[in-house]
Amino acid sequence: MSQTYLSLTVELPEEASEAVQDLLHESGALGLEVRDREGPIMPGVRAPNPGEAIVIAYFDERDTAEAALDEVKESHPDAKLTLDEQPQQDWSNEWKSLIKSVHVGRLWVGPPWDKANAPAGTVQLIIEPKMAFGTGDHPTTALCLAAVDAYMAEHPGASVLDVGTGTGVLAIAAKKLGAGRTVATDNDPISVELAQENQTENGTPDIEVSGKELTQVEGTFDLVLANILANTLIELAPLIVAKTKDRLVLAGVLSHQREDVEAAYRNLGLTVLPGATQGEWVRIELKR
Ligand SMILES: C[S@@+](CC[C@H](N)C(=O)[O-])C[C@H]1O[C@@H](n2cnc3c(N)ncnc32)[C@H](O)[C@@H]1O
Repeated sequence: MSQTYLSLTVELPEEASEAVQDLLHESGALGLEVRDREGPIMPGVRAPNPGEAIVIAYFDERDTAEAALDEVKESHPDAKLTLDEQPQQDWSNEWKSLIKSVHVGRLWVGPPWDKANAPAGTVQLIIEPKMAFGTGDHPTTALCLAAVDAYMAEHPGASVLDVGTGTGVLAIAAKKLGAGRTVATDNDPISVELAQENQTENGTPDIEVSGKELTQVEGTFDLVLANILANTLIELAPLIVAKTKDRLVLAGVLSHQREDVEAAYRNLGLTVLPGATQGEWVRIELKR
């Protein structure tokens, strides 16, 4: 990839905009950005003057950009033209800086490229952000990770069911903290595939990861985790309660939804324990 790219900005009367766009396409522009009254202007960018349009053409070769500039100058002598050279952004890597690793209790969860920053002595999970939810940095995941850490500290060897496993992060965390039988399910096939990849990457191959419905999962579990949305938690309440032997941790619930979710599980005989909150998200903990 070239280290720089060129942008040719053309300011001109709106009625000449289309002809200039055609010309720039033909002269080798890799892409065009058009700012006129037809489309909304993105916040933070300069808008055209009334009756004018701004057409920005992008090039990766200076010669091509300069030839295009000459052509526009010749055919539209009144247009205002600016040629700039900009450093190329590596967008394929830029997003990586947005992914945050998290440190919750004994657990550290982060992407592969941040592994060197994992604090010594932590139980480390490497989760590469792909098409499944659960890299650790969402408040709902972090709330659940804290509950997994606390429960596993008191109940080594506990069996764990993770409903809506996404990347598998909660099941993998539980397993790494000493869980016994661990089952993870998700109704999204891509998540199931990625959770399976992640369990291998993290050295926890014996988690039973599948797309099974809860009615197909055998047995009951000391700890059941379900970080799904409130309406799904209410819908699945009878099935989730049937799988819970001791403790149930629910997340994906906003503060104003807490009462409805708690009521659905209380009505099925569970006792509500103190939960936790992070921003607008709550974690609900229940006991059989
Ligand atoms: C918010 S993500 C949680 C991922 C991960 N457990 C975490 O805590 O970060 C919710 C997951 O639940 C899955 N899901 C949604 N509805 C479901 C259902 N009815 N049964 C099973 N999984 C479901 C979604 O596909 C998604 O992967």
